[in-house]
Amino acid sequence: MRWSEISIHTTNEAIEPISNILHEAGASGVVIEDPRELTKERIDKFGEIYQLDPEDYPDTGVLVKAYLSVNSFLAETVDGIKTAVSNLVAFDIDIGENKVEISEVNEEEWATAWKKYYNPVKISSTFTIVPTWEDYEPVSSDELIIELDPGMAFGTGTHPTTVMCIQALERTVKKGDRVIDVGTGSGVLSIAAALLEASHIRALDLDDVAVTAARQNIELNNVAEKITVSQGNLLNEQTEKAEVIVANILAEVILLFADDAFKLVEPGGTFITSGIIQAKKQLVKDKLTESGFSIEEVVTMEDWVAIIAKKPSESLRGS
Ligand SMILES: C[S@@+](CC[C@H](N)C(=O)[O-])C[C@H]1O[C@@H](n2cnc3c(N)ncnc32)[C@H](O)[C@@H]1O
Repeated sequence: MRWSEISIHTTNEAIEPISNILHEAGASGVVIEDPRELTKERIDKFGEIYQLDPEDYPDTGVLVKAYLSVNSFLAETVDGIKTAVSNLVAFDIDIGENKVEISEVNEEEWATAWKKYYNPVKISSTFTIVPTWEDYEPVSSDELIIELDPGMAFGTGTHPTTVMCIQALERTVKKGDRVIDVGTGSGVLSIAAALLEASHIRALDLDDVAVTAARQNIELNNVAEKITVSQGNLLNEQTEKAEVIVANILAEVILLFADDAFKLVEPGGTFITSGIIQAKKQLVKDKLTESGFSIEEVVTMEDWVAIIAKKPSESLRGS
């Protein structure tokens, strides 16, 4: 089936009635592109990462977009939508510019675009992430496979911040290490650590949806005996030490528990952090240094940063 995208440049006030008109015209799915999304405070309680492209948003007003199947009635359907939207003025609704644009959408893009993130992805020299519903034959004998079904939890394992954390774990985790994964999400970093032969991993997340998803993915990858998943706020209430702590959380959240991470990481151990945008890099580096870590490596992928910090072997600040 071919699809057409109808995009209506309008006002906030008109979103609701225009969405109704589009639904009644048989649209499948309505998308609102509101430029206020770009400046909204995004540090929500779960610290999920959002990446929005300003190119997708108008300077003023909002875009209401919907998808209509291309059939012989499309022209009439579009005319009907245009008339119904213009008639909203009679109900005292400000419809703004009311600029209507139609463009053809390639079916791949519309119906299956999301799937491209769910193909097997080789994310490092060792690791390939494979969605649970894909059949995948390892290409080489030393390849490590993480099977993942993120469900509602962050993420598919292919976000730049996750990739940088996995690559850092690959360089850091030694056989027998203990690891703490703060903000485990889908459990992907804990699974990676288990496959790298860590002896025990403590996976923590504030969000119970993430805790459930992590448990399922950990079972699926047959590493449950090595990983304890629990609901928890950062490192509060944690007392067991680890050679490696990894946290892919927002910069502001890392600042909150850098001191706790320093206490729980063994001398000579490593704190891997990501979820940091370029603008917050220095802030996190300064905080890690103030907590007693030395910055070992700063890695960048797209607009994101990961910082790998070490606790000195002979820490003067005590352990
Ligand atoms: C960006 S996701 C990272 C998920 C996964 N570790 C990865 O690398 O793909 C951040 C995760 O941190 C969790 N989180 C946010 N604030 C937290 C807190 N205060 N304590 C524990 N987990 C938290 C969120 O629920 C979310 O699952």
